[in-house]
Amino acid sequence: MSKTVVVALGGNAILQSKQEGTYENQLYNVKTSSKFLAKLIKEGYKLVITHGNGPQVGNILRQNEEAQDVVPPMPMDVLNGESQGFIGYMMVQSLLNELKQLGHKAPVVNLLTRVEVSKDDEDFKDPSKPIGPFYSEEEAKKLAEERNWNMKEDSNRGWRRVVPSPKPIKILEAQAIKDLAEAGNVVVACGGGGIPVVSKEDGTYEGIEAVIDKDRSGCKLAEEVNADVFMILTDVDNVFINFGKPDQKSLEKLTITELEAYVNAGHFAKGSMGPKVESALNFAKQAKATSIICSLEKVDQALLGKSGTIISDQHVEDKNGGSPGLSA
Ligand SMILES: Nc1ncnc2c1ncn2[C@@H]1O[C@H](COP(=O)(O)OP(=O)(O)O)[C@@H](O)[C@H]1O
Ligand SMILES: NC(=O)OP(=O)(O)O
Repeated sequence: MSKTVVVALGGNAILQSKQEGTYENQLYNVKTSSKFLAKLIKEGYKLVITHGNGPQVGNILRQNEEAQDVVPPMPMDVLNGESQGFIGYMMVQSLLNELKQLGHKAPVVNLLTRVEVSKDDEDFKDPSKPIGPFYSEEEAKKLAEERNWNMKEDSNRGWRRVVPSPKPIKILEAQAIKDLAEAGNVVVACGGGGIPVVSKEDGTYEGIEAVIDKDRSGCKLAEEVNADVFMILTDVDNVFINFGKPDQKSLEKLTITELEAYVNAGHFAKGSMGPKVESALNFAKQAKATSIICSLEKVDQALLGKSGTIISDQHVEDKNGGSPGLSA
């Protein structure tokens, strides 16, 4: 039976901080990502893909704010939906084109996905999700004062606007995603962590202004589709301890217990590596399977156990036979 892999692709991989956020630049990056992912599909992996939207949803929010005198601005839940549409469109088209180049046929679909969160989530009081571009400290302080934005430093890369990022509780379109994947579709879902919605007393739902972390939703997605591997693809080859310090050290293969000890020692930043490590740990624990955090370029090497940070519980005989290396 072919292996199911859930892949979470970073929003920063689609819109890189050193580039201008033009359509052409983003499409080029999506095409590059698609080359790596299409190769996995051709090798026989069943892929369910989610993607980030931090840089993009920040830009859409800014567009709405700048144009508010001429076009009524939309709330952030709607903007998340917009980003799922535009990034999903680029991904579906690029993946299908890439598969065609490889002479391989597979249907690829993008599903607009809502994710339930709690209106009482702590992050509404102390927002942690960086969105939009990076600014210098000086610019950030000016923007905070002039526009009343909440600004925070992001992993020594500069300052960014932050918005609430409540934890995902439930993927409302989970059944449709499972059905589509089981029917042989490559599914793109939960983009940007999903459109945040809260349930009301009468059992209906309404949107709420926030941006969910896509690694946390990706973990839920991996559990829902019974994935064999949950892969978080970002722009670093490995997770590091003492990140950014002279004694930083990359983590390669480790157990849940070993990684938990590093979490408790405070090695991973909120808003960047923190949610990735938390999500990778949660999946490895819940599913007794393998989680991998690695760079997009090394995705195939990581599946062979030769790159990335690979988390599994060696003390439990998991469904991969305890081995992180997974052939299709
Ligand atoms: N402990 C760490 N190990 C590795 N990278 C880290 C660590 N802490 C923070 N980072 C930063 O996290 C970044 C990845 O997070 P982020 O940009 O949010 O990812 P993405 O957009 O790919 O989901 C890396 O580029 C790196 O700068
Ligand atoms: N929504 C989200 O987690 O986006 P990034 O991956 O771009 O941070």
